Amino acid sequence: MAVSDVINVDEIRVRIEPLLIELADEEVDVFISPGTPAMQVAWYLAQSTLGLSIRLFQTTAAKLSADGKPKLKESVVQQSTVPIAAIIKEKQVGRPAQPDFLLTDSLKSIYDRAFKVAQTDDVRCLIQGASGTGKERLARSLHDQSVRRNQPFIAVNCSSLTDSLLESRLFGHRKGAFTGATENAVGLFEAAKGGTLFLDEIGDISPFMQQSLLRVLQEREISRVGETSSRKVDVRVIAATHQNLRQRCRDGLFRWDLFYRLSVVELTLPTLAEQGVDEKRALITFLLKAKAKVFRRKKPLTLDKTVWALLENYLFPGNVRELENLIESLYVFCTDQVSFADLPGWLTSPDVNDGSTSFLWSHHERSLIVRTLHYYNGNKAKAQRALGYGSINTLVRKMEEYGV
Ligand SMILES: Nc1ncnc2c1ncn2[C@@H]1O[C@H](COP(=O)(O)OP(=O)(O)OP(=O)(O)O)[C@@H](O)[C@H]1O
Repeated sequence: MAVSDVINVDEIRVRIEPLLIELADEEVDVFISPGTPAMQVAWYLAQSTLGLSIRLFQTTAAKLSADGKPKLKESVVQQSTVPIAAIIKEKQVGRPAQPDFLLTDSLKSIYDRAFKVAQTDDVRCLIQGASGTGKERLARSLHDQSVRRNQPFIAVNCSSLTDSLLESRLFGHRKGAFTGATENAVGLFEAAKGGTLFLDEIGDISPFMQQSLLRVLQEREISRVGETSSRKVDVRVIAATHQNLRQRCRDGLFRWDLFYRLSVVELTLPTLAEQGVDEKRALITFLLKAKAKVFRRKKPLTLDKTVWALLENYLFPGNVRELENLIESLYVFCTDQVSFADLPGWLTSPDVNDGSTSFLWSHHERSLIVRTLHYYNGNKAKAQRALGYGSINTLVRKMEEYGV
């Protein structure tokens, strides 16, 4: 294990933790006396945050022991053993406040696991979950809690691009590599240097792209399209999918070797329906408050009993995004109290909740996009924020998809 700076606690920790995670199922004894104080602090921090079965041992100098011989003693980790500066940093850095986000009970354990993964730099993680369950959100939180937090976080939706576009988008290209390549272009792997690249909808990439990606993950280097030489890249890759990727591997549609490269840890987000009524209620209350701020209202909107009942029973196939969009649209059209008559037809008409909702959801999403763009006079950046999409690209992609 090599570190470039022996007093950099963060760096030492990033090196230590993958080793410990690999040994997670075993009891590990660590002898911490040698090394710098920073090295010792890093072990303490790793021990206290990873929650693994690690015992730390130190030696007592011969001159300090009664019989004049050096002694080995177990070092019990208490916060008081760790220098206060390190603890303060740990707290600030470890869990940044996410004021517009509600950690429901079902999400807590997933975010806790993501936090542990974030403390390592080498462990790749695959996020699974239906559309709108918060995959990008989780990936961003993982990035924000990692040592890469001050470097870029770049998200790309792999399903929205053809092979050749995705290839040049990810790896860049050389001028003249293909018709239209009028300049050299840096790809996202290079743009995300030192940071995180979030590959959404990874399950949709073609066998050709699977092969290219596998090579990049193995070699940690890319070649721009049209170049023969390769360049080293230092990027953490987080992949996500709404599909059952194991099943796709079994069906021969996705390479097992790439699957294993991407999914050292799997994090699966629950649908809104799986989160249960109490959590759904908490989320609705939370979003009503959060959006009151966005729409500069003094008080959050209140919902009639009938509206509550309907929202609690509706399945929300578009998950949190659909709920969030619905609440946004209520703010656009209501001033204080929301009654049944204020709800959109797709929600109140009796045949909506019959399971064949994906068409209806897309229909609804399209109309929300149109209305939101209209509300913000065509300003895409504002509409994107109001609609809750992670990036303008998502809005543009959906506009194309729905022919807006
Ligand atoms: N627990 C939560 N509290 C508040 N907002 C949430 C929560 N979970 C998700 N959201 C919001 O829901 C929206 C959708 O989340 P996100 O884009 O991360 O989902 P996704 O699974 O990546 O969606 P897609 O599969 O469609 O790309 C975002 O605006 C996000 O902030």
